[in-house]
Amino acid sequence: MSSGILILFVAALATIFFYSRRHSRLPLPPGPRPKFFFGNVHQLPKKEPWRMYATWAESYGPIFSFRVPNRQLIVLSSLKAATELLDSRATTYSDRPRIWMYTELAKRNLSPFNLSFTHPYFKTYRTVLKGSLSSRTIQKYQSLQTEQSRMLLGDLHKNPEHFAGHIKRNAAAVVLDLAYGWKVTENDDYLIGVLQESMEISAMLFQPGRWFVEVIPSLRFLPSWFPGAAFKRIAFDLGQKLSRSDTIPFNWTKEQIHSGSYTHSFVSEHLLPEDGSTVSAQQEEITKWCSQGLYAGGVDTTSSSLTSFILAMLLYPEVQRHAQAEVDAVVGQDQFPAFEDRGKLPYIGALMQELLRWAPVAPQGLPHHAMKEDVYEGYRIPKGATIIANIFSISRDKEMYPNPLEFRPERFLGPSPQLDPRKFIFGFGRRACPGAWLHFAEASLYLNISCILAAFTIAKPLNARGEEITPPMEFESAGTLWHPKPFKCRFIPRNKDLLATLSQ
Ligand code: HEM
Repeated sequence: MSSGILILFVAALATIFFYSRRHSRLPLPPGPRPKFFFGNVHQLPKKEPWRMYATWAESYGPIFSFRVPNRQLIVLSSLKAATELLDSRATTYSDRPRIWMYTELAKRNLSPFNLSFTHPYFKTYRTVLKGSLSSRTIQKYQSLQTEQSRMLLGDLHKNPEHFAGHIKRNAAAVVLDLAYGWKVTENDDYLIGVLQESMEISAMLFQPGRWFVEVIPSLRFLPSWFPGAAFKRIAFDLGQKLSRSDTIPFNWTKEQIHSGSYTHSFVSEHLLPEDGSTVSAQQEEITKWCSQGLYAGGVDTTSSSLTSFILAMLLYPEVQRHAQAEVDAVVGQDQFPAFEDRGKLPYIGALMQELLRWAPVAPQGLPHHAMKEDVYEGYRIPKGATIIANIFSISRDKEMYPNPLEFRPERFLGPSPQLDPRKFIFGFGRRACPGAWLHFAEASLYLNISCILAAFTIAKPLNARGEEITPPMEFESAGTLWHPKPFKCRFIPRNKDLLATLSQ
């Protein structure tokens, strides 16, 4: 080796050493003082952790860190930090952290939410999911959405006190039809039952602090019969139950296809390609998991937003009047709004933006995972850290949204509208929600919101003396999602003739 090459080699080694030392000397982002071994577990609430993160952000700034056993967490509380890291450096931050109970022991590693960024299926999933929810494809599902929206209006009319259940059923029925061609005809639908059970099991497997294997991952190598390894048997059993949620609806659609009597759906489209080509076992597996992702991602999110809409209309009657006046002026009072009217209803558009901001469905999104060490604003972000974008804090940023707790669609109208919340509400980087933007979720929300406003005035409930009472603006968490606490309201028909058309 010539001396020149040797010098270059030594210089390169010295540079690598210098930078690695420099990086490791950099501090972690500031944060609450951790306790030995348990870190900050004692400070974390069981519910709505995003509120605690927002409080910590006030003390420690838009990027802070804390620790739980075996996990370093970094929380990004400003749009700038979230986009600069998760969007601009997406190749570093688009993996998901491993949840040992769920991902490995219950064998859910192929679920679209948890699939590793480095898995060979990853790109195909994104393409398949995005393609199935693009604005062009979504048009195919408009008649289905319209049919289900009419059914929802009828249910609200006949049985208004169960409005939250009707909304949930509407969201589930649309997604089951879209994904599998399955028609929901009864309230206690079989498939909805199977899939809801799987959502509850998943929440149990994800529950922070419940499973010791998350603290000491090497415990997963214990044989299942070993004393103290009951968690492995539990994970196995729950994994088996969970797999029912992928296989039962998927196999049902396959049987329908084989029998020759099927309706068009996401699954049928992928199992019967237009060019007549044969579908490989791998493509079939991808279709199965993606269809499960549609249900898991699409039901509780859209139903939570629509329930928040009802609450917002109760709390802000002047917004409701304004929106109804727009619908009446543009559509008239003798018909329901349709998809074609959407562009002519700017106030409804602004109301939807405000709804997504005011009641963010996934206030802390889903966690991302740092695939290598990184440096940001002078702080070290260690390889393996879990990164949380606190969408809740961003949606309440007073600089971007003055009086953030007020529901004011006007923010998004006029010559200088405030920032469109769709820039962050659907998450970041290569993990951003594939149902995002003006497509499926928004199309469903638009149709239901505008039709409910045309059909009813949503009014506050009455007390025993017949006086209106105002429900509090209270939300609760269900895993990573957020929805209003149960509340009462009245649906007062605005136009009996219009409602009569529902039963024709
Ligand atoms: C109001 C409606 C919705 C909101 C606010 C929402 C929000 C989100 C957020 C914040 C994420 C995590 C993004 C990240 O990790 O940075 C996500 C992921 C996801 N969403 Fe949605 N979502 C909505 C509706 C839907 C719908 C309708 C579907 C499908 C029918 C869907 C399917 C998914 C899937 C499959 C993922 C996982 C993507 C991945 O990990 O690669 N979502 N969503």
